Amino acid sequence: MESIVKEFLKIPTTCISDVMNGLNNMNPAIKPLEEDYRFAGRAFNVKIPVGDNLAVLKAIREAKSGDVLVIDAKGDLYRAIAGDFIVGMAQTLGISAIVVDGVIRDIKGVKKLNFPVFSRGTSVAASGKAGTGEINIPISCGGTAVNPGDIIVGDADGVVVIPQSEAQAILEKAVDKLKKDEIREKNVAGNVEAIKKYLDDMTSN
Ligand SMILES: O=C([O-])CC(=O)C(=O)O
Ligand SMILES: [Mg+2]
Repeated sequence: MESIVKEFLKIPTTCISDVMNGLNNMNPAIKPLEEDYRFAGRAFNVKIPVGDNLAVLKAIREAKSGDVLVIDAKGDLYRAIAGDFIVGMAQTLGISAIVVDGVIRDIKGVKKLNFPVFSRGTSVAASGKAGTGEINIPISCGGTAVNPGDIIVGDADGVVVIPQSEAQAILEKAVDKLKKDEIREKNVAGNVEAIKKYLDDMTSN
């Protein structure tokens, strides 16, 4: 795995979000299928018309190992864009996660794959395969712009998008924020006096 992606994998999404002032978070309705899923990788984008997932197959064919499939399914809650068959193929070809502004199906089978899938939920209905979508283009997913190659990080709290050109600067700020958060927590843990002092400092002006 590319080193900057590896570094982002160690940082909570909350921390990354904070240093971007919350501006590049996906809609919180896009959640992991299992709470302990966590991933980081480069975006390989897919844009599909509602109810048609052929472009997802095209993307799986073209994406590089380690890429994250980011799928703009326009928030559709009725037609699943993938099930255990499609997710299993993506996993076997080395894709590191699937993020969809839409829904998936075959959830028991998908859970068995133990592969990070983030979506708005599940549905019974399949998509058609007429095929008028696009791949590898800028998209909007969960209300956030995603360009091909942006770094995407997801965990129990949600999904954040790190613009490619700002990745190094954001990483440095996030590492620093994480350290400060850890020190802040350690300073007050189980310590009533330290908590009172913190609250006094914060609220007296
Ligand atoms: O085939 C599809 O379009 C969706 C599906 O059920 C699967 O991937 O298992
Ligand atoms: Mg299926």
